[in-house]
Amino acid sequence: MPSRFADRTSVEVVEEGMLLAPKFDANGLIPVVTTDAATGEVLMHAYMNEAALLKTLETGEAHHYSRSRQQLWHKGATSGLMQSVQQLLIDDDRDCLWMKVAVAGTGASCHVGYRSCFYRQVSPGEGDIKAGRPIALAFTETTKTFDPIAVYGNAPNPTQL
Ligand SMILES: N=c1c2ncn([C@@H]3O[C@H](COP(=O)(O)OP(=O)(O)OP(=O)(O)O)[C@@H](O)[C@H]3O)c2ncn1[C@@H]1O[C@H](COP(=O)(O)O)[C@@H](O)[C@H]1O
Ligand SMILES: [Mg+2]
Ligand SMILES: [Zn+2]
Repeated sequence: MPSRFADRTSVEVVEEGMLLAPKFDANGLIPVVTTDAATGEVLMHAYMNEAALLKTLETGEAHHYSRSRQQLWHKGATSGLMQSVQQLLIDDDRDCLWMKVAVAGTGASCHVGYRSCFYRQVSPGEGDIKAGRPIALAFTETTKTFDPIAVYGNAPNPTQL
């Protein structure tokens, strides 16, 4: 099927052109960084394929392609935590999207229950790096905004090990 998007015919067209010409990777995916449109907080990182990008543009709600579930994923379809797209940006070489959203309900985005998927910071103890010791994490969000078992049930957590 021919792509819905413009061709990438020259560096100038890619960097300065006025038509959407995303660069999907070998698996047909483009990475998407999602931030809260109101606060600027980074909420999550996932991928879209062409169908997910078109569905997002069509509906104004965030859709991704889930690699673990291998299917189109309407964020919030199960949890009610839909993301309403306020602005969608593409980077210079057009291989990454930045989606600014308003999140429904509690305003959370993370299926673990936190507001942002980035709820831990890297916090090595003194001397740990040089000594080759394990590198610690520290929580930046102290409480969950919802109970994932209550929301998603006891289905296996899709986090890939
Ligand atoms: N809801 C989420 C969800 N929200 C945010 N994220 C983050 O989105 C990223 C993409 O998740 P995927 O499982 O699609 O990841 P992937 O592309 O398969 O790649 P891997 O991370 O598995 O390598 C991960 O970094 C997650 O931390 C989520 N990942 C998975 N879900 C699951 O999506 C389903 C539907 O949830 P709702 O959309 O909230 O209704 C439920 O089963 C949830 O557990
Ligand atoms: Mg992941
Ligand atoms: Zn998460």
